[in-house]
Amino acid sequence: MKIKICGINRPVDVQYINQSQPDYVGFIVNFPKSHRSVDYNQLRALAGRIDAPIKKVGVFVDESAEQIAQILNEEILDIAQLHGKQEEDFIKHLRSLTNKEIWKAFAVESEDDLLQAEASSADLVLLDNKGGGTGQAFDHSLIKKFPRPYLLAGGMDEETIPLVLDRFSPMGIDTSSGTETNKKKDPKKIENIIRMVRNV
Ligand SMILES: O=C(O)c1ccccc1N[C@@H]1O[C@H](COP(=O)(O)O)[C@@H](O)[C@H]1O
Repeated sequence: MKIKICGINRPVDVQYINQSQPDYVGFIVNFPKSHRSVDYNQLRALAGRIDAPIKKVGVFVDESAEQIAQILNEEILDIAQLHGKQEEDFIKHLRSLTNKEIWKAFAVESEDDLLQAEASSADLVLLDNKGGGTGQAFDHSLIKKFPRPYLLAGGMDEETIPLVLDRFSPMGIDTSSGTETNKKKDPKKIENIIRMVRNV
């Protein structure tokens, strides 16, 4: 079971991540509507200090494929997580520009959203609530049987993680709000959630 801690944006968060060693760390790149957004200079400075085994994921909402490919090909990030309205054509175009992994987040509001996720050409899909980074879960009863590996996101915290892992077998958990207190990363919550997921 993998764990991704998303939305770090301060040097002290890098310390928390290197101490706790999740599988993935996420950066909200160039999306100022989010309180977690980092610009490209901050991204380079923070990502450059993450320990090597931890995979660095850039979360992109409305960035161009060229800009995403450039930062991936500079080896600043290992993976692009597309978290906006990017369609299949966008994924294909981005794939023509980089060899790095491409993930796609799907806002799950209906069974049709799950069918789209199932058919996606992305290397990995995330099932999330609408919006992303809201701390709210979607209706998990929609999941039923989902026939490919996925990360479960949206409102994953110390209370909800044991409940969902009792019902579902995602490849991993992706969490942002659940690791924060007053909108700042909280090292105790990060440690607890990583321990919880690894004990499954
Ligand atoms: O975190 C954000 O601010 C964000 C903004 C825009 C798109 C995606 C964003 N975050 C992603 O959403 C998941 C779930 O977040 P949460 O745990 O419900 O707060 C997060 O892990 C990011 O991948």
